[in-house]
Amino acid sequence: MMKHSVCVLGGGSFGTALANIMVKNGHQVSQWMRNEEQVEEINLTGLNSRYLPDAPLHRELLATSNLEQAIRDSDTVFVSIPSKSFEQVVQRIEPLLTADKILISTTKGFNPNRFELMSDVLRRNSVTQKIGVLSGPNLAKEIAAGQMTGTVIASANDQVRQRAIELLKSPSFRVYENRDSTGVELAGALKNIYAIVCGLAKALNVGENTMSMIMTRSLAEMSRFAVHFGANPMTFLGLAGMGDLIATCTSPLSRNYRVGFAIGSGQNLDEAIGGIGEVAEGVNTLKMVVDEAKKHGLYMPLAEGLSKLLFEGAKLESLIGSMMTGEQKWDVEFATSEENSNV
Ligand SMILES: NC(=O)C1=CN([C@@H]2O[C@H](COP(=O)(O)OP(=O)(O)OC[C@H]3O[C@@H](n4cnc5c(N)ncnc54)[C@H](O)[C@@H]3O)[C@@H](O)[C@H]2O)C=CC1
Ligand SMILES: O=C(CO)COP(=O)(O)O
Repeated sequence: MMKHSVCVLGGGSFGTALANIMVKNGHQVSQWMRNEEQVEEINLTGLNSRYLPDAPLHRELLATSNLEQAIRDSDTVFVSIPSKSFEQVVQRIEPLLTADKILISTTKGFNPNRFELMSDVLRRNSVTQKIGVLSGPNLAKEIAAGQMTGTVIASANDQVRQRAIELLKSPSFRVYENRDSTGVELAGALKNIYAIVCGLAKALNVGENTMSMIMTRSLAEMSRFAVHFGANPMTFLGLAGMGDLIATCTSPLSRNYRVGFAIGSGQNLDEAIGGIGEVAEGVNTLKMVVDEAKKHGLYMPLAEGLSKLLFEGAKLESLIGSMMTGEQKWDVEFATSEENSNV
């Protein structure tokens, strides 16, 4: 197997979990982060105590704050920076990129400045067009603990997909391919909205029938939105769609789920976000998606209900009302040819 030089941008939980898998697989990995103390801690103690306190890291993982060197020395760059700062960091590396480098986004969100996916930000800001996205049921703490799971590498470029497999495939981490980059990336971003809804529902102690209906209607809503923007509906049956939706909508390890749970337990949005202390992408995603859905006339009752609750001071009943009193039509219209269906 060829040994690659990889750079992971971002010192958070997911960047660290992925970097650790790749070092264990025998690749040379540097993880770039801005915080010098964190760099020192990882290099001296093999621990990223703020983000993955229970996961000892491989001793050959090199943390660094030298962005220039990390990019120059690598053939593959993973961008694991929250969507809010993603473009800013990509613009910093732009002069260092060459056409042969592979760029992979692991970020599940939208550019907050305009309706745009992370892969679009990469495409707009780099000479290389070898771009991919990674998404799936990938709670970082479980991965770091060696629990088995799978992910999806999506790209139209064969070399990008093969590279991700070579780097990441391991006995506890399976890497599946998909050419539908739009679908995979939208799935990863959109499910965060519904993880908030599910956390909220759980705090309210709803029954399992109710949870199942919320998750299934969430999948329908996500798919309807994504298909409108060119995604393949079948992608939503895979790991990046249903797989990630189940993981994040049921696990207290999900930050988005925890935001919803905190709100359902009586906190306001600021308190809920403050209590997490890590990124919960679903809040920004919700704003972007509800605006876009309105512009395009897309029916998104759960997202609209959550948006009214979080940003307009609506009562919880309005979210429940959105789900229970909307027009009922076809079950899976986004994937079938049922026409004129709204629901
Ligand atoms: N944590 C998880 O389980 C998973 C996270 N993701 C996605 O990965 C992305 C990153 O998430 P996490 O690693 O979990 O985030 P995190 O909240 O654990 O850490 C974010 C990291 O980004 C760094 N950062 C933020 N702004 C920066 C800037 N301007 N310059 C340099 N560094 C900056 C922070 O210092 C921190 O090290 C998110 O979009 C998330 O949706 C995807 C799959 C799983
Ligand atoms: O995307 C994730 C797991 O696949 C992580 O979800 P959170 O960002 O809600 O923690």
